[in-house]
Amino acid sequence: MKRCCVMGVTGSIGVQTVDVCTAHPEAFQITSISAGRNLAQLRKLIVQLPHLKAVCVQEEADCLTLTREFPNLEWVWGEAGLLRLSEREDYDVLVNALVGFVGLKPTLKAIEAGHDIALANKETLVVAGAFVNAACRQHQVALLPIDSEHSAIFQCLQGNRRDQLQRLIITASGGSFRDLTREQLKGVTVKQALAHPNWSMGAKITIDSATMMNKGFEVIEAHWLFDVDFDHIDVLIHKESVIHSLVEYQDHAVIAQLGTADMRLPIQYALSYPDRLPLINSQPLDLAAIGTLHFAPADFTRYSLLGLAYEAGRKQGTMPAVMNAANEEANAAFREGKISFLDIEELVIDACRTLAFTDSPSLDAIFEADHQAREFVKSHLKGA
Ligand SMILES: NC(=O)C1=CN([C@@H]2O[C@H](COP(=O)(O)OP(=O)(O)OC[C@H]3O[C@@H](n4cnc5c(N)ncnc54)[C@H](OP(=O)(O)O)[C@@H]3O)[C@@H](O)[C@H]2O)C=CC1
Ligand SMILES: CC(=O)[C@@H](O)[C@H](O)COP(=O)(O)O
Ligand SMILES: [Mn+2]
Repeated sequence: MKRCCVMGVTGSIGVQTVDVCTAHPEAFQITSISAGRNLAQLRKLIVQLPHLKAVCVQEEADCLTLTREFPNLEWVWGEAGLLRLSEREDYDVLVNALVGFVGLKPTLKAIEAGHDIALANKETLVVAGAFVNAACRQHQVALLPIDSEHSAIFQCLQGNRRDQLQRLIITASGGSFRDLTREQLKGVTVKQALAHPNWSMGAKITIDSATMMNKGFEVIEAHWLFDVDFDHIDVLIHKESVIHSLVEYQDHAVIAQLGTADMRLPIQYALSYPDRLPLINSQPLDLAAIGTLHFAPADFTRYSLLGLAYEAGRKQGTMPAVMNAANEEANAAFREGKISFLDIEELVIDACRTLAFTDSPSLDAIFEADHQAREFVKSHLKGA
C-alpha cells in the first residue's frame, strides 16, 4: 500500500491523481491534500477520500470555513501549511501537482523528511534541479517523473544500460498556434491559446505549450532527471502527441513510448513503478485508426523561448530562475488580458538579458532572482 500526499489536488493533474488512486484502493491511499482557491472542487474530492487526514488551502479565511465544515480533518493554510503537509509522517510519496515556483519549497521539505517524489511540477527542477538532486541523493529518496515526455523516457530507459544511451528526443505538439506564422501570432486571443490540439491541461501550462516555454522547461527537466547534457537532448515536432518521447542508444536503436493523450498513465506509472497496473476506463492505442504520424524539426526562430531555455539550461546559475519567474508573471498577464501573446516572450527575454546573473547561486540567491524577475515584469506591465 502506498500512501500519498497530493499537492495541487484541485488541478488537472491533481484530479487525475485522485482518479488513479481511487481506481486502485488496494494499491493507493490519499492521506493528505492541498488545494488553492477552488473550494467547490475541493469539497467534491474530500468526500471521495476515506483515508484523508489533513488538508491545506491557500487562504486563512477558507481554512477557517472548511474547519467548521469538516471538523474531523486537520486544516492548515498558505506556504507554511504546504510545508507542514510535506513533513508529515503518514505518507510515502508526495505527488507534486502544484503549478509554478510555489512547488519548490514543499518538494525540498518532503525530500528532507525522506518521502519519495512523483513530480508533475516541472518548474521545481527548472529553477533548482541541482538542489533537488543533491537533496534526493542525501536523503536517498526517489524522484519519479509524471510529465508525459519524461515518463516516456523513464519507461524507455528500463532494462537498458545508461552508459550506452546516446540521445533523448523529446516530442512537442507545437501547441495551439503551431500552424500560424509569427505575423498571425500578433492578433491571437487567450481563448485561442487555451485550445491545446491534443491535451486537456491547466491554463498556465497550456499557454506555455503555445509559446514552447513548456518544451524549453522540459529540456531542462530532462537534463536534471536523466543526467544528460544539453547537446544530447533534442526536440522533435510531432503534432499527434502519440509518441510521448524517444531514447536513442549508441547502436542507433531508438526506443519510444506511445499512448493516447491521457495523463493518468504517467501518473499511475510514477506511483506503481516498477509495477504496471491496469488503467481503468481507458482504450488501447489504435495505430491503424490513426494511420499517419508526422515529424518535423523544431524551429528555434519561430519559438524563441525554446532557444532561450537551452541557453538558460547550459548557463545555469540564476538564469533558469529568472526565465521561469518572468514567464510565470508574463503568462498570467496574458491570461488576464494585460499583454499580447508575443509580449510574453519579449518580457521573458528582456528579463534574462537585463537582470544581474549569479553563477553557482545559493538557494536564497535563487529565491532573490525569482523575486527580481517578478518585479521586473510587473514594472514593465505598469508602463505598458
Ligand atoms: N495538466 C497536465 O496535463 C500536465 C501538467 N504538468 C505540470 O503539472 C503542474 C500542474 O499542472 P496543472 O494540473 O495543469 O495545473 P492546474 O492549474 O490545473 O492546477 C494547479 C494546482 O495548484 C494549485 N495552486 C495554484 N497556485 C497555488 C498556490 N499559490 N498555492 C497553493 N496551491 C496553488 C491549484 O489550486 P486551485 O485550483 O484550487 O486554486 C491547483 O490545485 C504544472 O507544473 C504543469 O506544468 C506536466 C505535464 C502535464
Ligand atoms: C501532457 C504533457 O506532458 C504536457 O507537458 C504536454 O507535453 C504539452 O504538450 P506540448 O508542450 O508538446 O504541446
Ligand atoms: Mn509534458
